[in-house]
Amino acid sequence: MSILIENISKHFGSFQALSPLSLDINEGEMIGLLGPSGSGKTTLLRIIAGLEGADSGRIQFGDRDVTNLHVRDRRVGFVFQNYALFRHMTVADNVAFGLEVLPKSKRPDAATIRKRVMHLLDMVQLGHLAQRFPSQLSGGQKQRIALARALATQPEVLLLDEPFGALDAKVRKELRRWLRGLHDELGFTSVFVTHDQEEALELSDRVVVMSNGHIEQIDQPGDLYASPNSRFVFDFLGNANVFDAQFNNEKWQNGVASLQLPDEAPQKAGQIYLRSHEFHVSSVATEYASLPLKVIAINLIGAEVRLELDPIDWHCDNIWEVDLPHKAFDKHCFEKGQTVFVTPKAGYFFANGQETSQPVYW
Ligand SMILES: Nc1ncnc2c1ncn2[C@@H]1O[C@H](COP(=O)(O)OP(=O)(O)OP(=O)(O)O)[C@@H](O)[C@H]1O
Repeated sequence: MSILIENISKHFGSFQALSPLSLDINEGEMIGLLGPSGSGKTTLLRIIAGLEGADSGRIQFGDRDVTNLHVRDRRVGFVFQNYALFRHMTVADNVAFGLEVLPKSKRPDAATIRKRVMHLLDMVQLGHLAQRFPSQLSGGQKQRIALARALATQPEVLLLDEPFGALDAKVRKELRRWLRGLHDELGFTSVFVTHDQEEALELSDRVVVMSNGHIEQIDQPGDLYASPNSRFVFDFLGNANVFDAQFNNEKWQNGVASLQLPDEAPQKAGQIYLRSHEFHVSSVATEYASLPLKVIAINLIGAEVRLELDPIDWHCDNIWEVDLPHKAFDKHCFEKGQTVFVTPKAGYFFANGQETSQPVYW
């Protein structure tokens, strides 16, 4: 089922939670709504669901205008972060709930309901827990039951609000993969809310990045990462180190730090956004870059080593973070307190006063 969102806006009192925004979701697509807290993700999801009314605009499911349709008539499935299972009901009864409360004319008979519930439980690989109560399940199991319950009425649209937010990292990852598999197998259209960029990039066909009640960018994960169209998106998607550059003597400079302009780079002042893994680090400056920094922390994070670096005699609002493979780190044996020089490999240049960027390579 495709979803068309046209000029939807929403105020809470005098506060504008959503500026008029539009979004066209294809049938069978999985869309991630990504943004910081308060950016309007949940409000948009609730408006799509019919749990919240919009001030203006129109929503269409396929060729059905659902703008003024009650939530129960929109035929959507929901999954919330906190499971929302009924504590006094068994797992099987929880999954059956949506079918049991259908009007008599639409309700399948008891045997069909039982069969469908068992099928759903098998699909979420929890058939053996049908007679348990929610309190006897782990967080991950509860969330799979919540998904089975949402799918019981065979919705064509599934809406998920931070579905894995309360789970630990490993279970989160497993459930993500499993949700994506289910989505592809059953072919419904999904919209999910997350503030976790890794989750959005891994799960979504397209990511909608939101800030302050409007859409910053809509793109496939790879394109979003490769071509962020604003400082906000760049920052939100990947630990940006920002070099605030004056253009002096054919170089980009800030205090004692300087960077050679790569070919075709604009000869202007601006900000260069650099991702944490796109650097060489050494104990001496190179012919392209002289960016002295002091190592203030060394953190092992899985496959990489993260250096936290403080600029020496040049200005930056934030500490820089540079990620190195263990091999590169071991070669140099950097130590806390040491001065190092970083040389960027690639970055994005935003000229002062401009919101569009240009990639630069050294
Ligand atoms: N019922 C409400 N009454 C008043 N203000 C509200 C209401 N619901 C949401 N808001 C405000 O609207 C803005 C957007 O909220 P929303 O929950 O959509 O953000 P979000 O991006 O989902 O944030 P989070 O990631 O923290 O859940 C916030 O500033 C919030 O305080």
